[in-house]
Amino acid sequence: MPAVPMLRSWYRSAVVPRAGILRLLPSAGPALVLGLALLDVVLGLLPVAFVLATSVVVGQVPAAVDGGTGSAAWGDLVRTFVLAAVLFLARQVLAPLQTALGVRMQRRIDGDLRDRALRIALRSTSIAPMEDQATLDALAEATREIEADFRSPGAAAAGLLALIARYVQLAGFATILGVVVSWPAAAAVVVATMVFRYGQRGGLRRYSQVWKDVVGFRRRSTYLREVAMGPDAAKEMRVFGLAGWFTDEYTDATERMLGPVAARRRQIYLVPYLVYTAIGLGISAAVLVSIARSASAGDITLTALALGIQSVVAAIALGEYYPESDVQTQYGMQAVTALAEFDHRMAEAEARLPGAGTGLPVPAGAPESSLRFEGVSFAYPGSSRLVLDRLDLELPAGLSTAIVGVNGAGKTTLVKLLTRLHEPTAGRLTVDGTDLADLDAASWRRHVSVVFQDFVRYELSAADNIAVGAVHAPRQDAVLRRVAERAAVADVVDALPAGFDTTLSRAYEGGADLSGGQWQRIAIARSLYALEAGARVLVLDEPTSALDVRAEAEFFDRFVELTRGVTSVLISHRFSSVRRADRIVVIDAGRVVEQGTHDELVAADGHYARLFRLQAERFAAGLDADGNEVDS
Ligand SMILES: Nc1ncnc2c1ncn2[C@@H]1O[C@H](COP(=O)(O)OP(=O)(O)OP(=O)(O)O)[C@@H](O)[C@H]1O
Repeated sequence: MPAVPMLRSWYRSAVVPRAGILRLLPSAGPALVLGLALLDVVLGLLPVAFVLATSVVVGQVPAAVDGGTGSAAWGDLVRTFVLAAVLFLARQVLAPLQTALGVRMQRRIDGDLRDRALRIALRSTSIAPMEDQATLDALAEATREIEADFRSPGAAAAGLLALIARYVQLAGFATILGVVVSWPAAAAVVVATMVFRYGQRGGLRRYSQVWKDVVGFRRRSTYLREVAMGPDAAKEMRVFGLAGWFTDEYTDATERMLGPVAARRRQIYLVPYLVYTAIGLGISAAVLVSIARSASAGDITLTALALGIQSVVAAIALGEYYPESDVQTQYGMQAVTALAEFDHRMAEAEARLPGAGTGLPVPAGAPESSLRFEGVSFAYPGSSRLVLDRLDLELPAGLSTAIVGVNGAGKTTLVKLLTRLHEPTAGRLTVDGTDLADLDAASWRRHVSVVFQDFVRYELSAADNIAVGAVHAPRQDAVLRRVAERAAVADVVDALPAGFDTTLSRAYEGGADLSGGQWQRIAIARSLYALEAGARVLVLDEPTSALDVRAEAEFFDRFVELTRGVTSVLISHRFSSVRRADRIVVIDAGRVVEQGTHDELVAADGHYARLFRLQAERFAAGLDADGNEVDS
């Protein structure tokens, strides 16, 4: 590689990330940083002082032997020996302190970074950035290392400071060599040490890249292991007899990951290691030979000889791998770079969102007249296929509108736009005539209460699972009970070991799990709780898919009654379930194809009437809308 690009690449991969680590230091607090840096200076000086003291001991031995015990020379020897012992002990005592302060620094810095990663992840009003694989990869890489106790950015910061101790030592030994042997010899030893170091760190840097190249197999291997051993797939693993198949796939993915890593490891470490070792050993041997020559010619004292030999050996040893710093800094730097990349991608994705940055407050009573989709088109990020195609739709205020359509028609996508998790590619949504993009996203979301198809089953108490519908409102137990009763789940909750305080997960002591249908009722109670706290729009996206057709129809009937006066949207692909809604809208291939009341649509004898009849016939034949058998 030519010199300039090589320098640029080295600057990007070695200097910029180190600067990133250094910028983390202030979050550890100035006292800790200063204290640890000073301690590292002392820890660097102690081995140098020890070598000095032991060399003086060697030089004092002949005179002490001549003088015998009790002589002044003997006294000098003992004093220097004691000093050397004290220096040795001081290092033994201070090294654990360095580790302890490093751990404290790591905790503070990593805590700060965890908060930062969370803030960045939750910053966007849209979920679009979180659906981009490269953004998710950057987040995964950053958080993996931040959570890794041993090679996190915090550990890297402590590791970078620990280099002070190493380089103070190197400077000390070089100075000794310069004074007692010669400055060219000192320079040669420093060069040999740095060549060793370059080989070490360069190898580690390249090796850490190898893991990036096999990230696909690593992800698959981790996924297969977690699915095979986790509780979510435990039933299917056994019923479908998947254990053998999963084991084979896991072994295959793991081998495809580790195979190239092992091969590249040999390539990266072996040849350069031999070359750098040969250079280092050649230089240090030359310096040692020159010291030995000077000694045999009588040009240097015994102390100087001992100093020279010890300094060369100790300095060259500093070219090796540093366990307190090297791996930590390498992976910590990667995490910091990945976090910066994640931040950058999120910022870019946000900048692409139309309407981001404006934030009119939502009027308390909105919508007074209607919510409208006006010529809305939408394609998911990274795709050019229009899921919604110039869709016009009016949701009248205070009425229930059912949206029906076959699988994949675009119903859930409508909800994502209504809740501003995505922004339209073209067209706009309006609330009483105001562009939704001009309204503050957070306050709009407090206005809308949604039960998603894939609502979250929080491993929290039953009460918390309902109250997450409106965490901004003060908790009212009476309201919790009321909404649970309306959602027909109060009896189920009362029968749990600790009633509303029971954790809804078997993973906790005293916890309990619910059936799919019971969970859906909890989610519906959650949305009713949000209505009680002031939400004006209610969206239920297939809230009853775990119920049978009859129970679903009953639910919708009751729900339409319970939410009279609320602007509500009920989504289903079961045409027979939503007949009581004030209005029914049929969408197909991203467009509204029919709308009206149930009676109007049946009379029109179009799409709705056809599918309604088809599903009714299936139901009569003992099949549900999806063709599954139902209890009659
Ligand atoms: N995150 C996504 N990225 C890319 N395409 C998506 C994404 N989510 C949905 N789609 C696509 O958009 C289309 C509409 O999906 P949507 O979930 O809105 O349908 P739906 O009417 O709610 O279907 P269902 O009744 O099965 O829930 C589908 O073709 C789907 O593959």
